[in-house]
Amino acid sequence: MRVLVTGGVRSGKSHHAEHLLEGEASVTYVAPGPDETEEPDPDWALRLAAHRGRRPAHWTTVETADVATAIQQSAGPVLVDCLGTWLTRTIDQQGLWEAPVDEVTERVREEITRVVAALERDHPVVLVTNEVGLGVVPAHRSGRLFRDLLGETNRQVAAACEQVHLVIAGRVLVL
Ligand SMILES: Nc1nc2c(ncn2[C@@H]2O[C@H](COP(=O)(O)OP(=O)(O)OP(=O)(O)O)[C@@H](O)[C@H]2O)c(=O)[nH]1
Repeated sequence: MRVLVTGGVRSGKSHHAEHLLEGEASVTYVAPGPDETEEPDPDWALRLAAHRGRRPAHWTTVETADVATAIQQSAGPVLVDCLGTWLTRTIDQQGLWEAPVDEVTERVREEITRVVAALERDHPVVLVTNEVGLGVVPAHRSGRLFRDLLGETNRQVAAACEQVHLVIAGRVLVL
């Protein structure tokens, strides 16, 4: 079973995603975002601490932007939280924020293809993402690029999943 969980900030999407894997004997939690040494911001450290504190002790955390490889190398169920940070780090690591849009789009599409291919497996995968395209057009190029590419990421990953759940204000809508 593959499930994509989407929603806004603090919508409860991470809680919901974790709940979906409750009861699984071993879960690999893939965190594509920076840890507190890479992102020395007290607010980020608090967020990470809250997440780590509520994860079952028997879950294994893998901190990497290479989500495709992390999924492939995990023997059991996987939770990826989240594709928004994955996208940011993918663009960061390849130094693509200033590259022509066509080039960024092509490189990100290659990475999306790798992630989608990794979803072909026998164990469950739950992926969390963000719904960022419901507001106004961002004023900055980087915001527009992120919004467009995350929309594309979500659509392609959703196409490879059996279920997509939209979380708003803690309520879950199965799409
Ligand atoms: N590097 C790293 N990141 C983590 C770890 N645990 C959680 N995170 C990240 O923390 C972020 C979640 O931050 P939150 O502020 O709770 O997210 P939110 O979107 O505001 O809230 P929800 O809608 O409830 O998910 C995600 O990007 C996770 O990947 C960890 O152990 N290491």
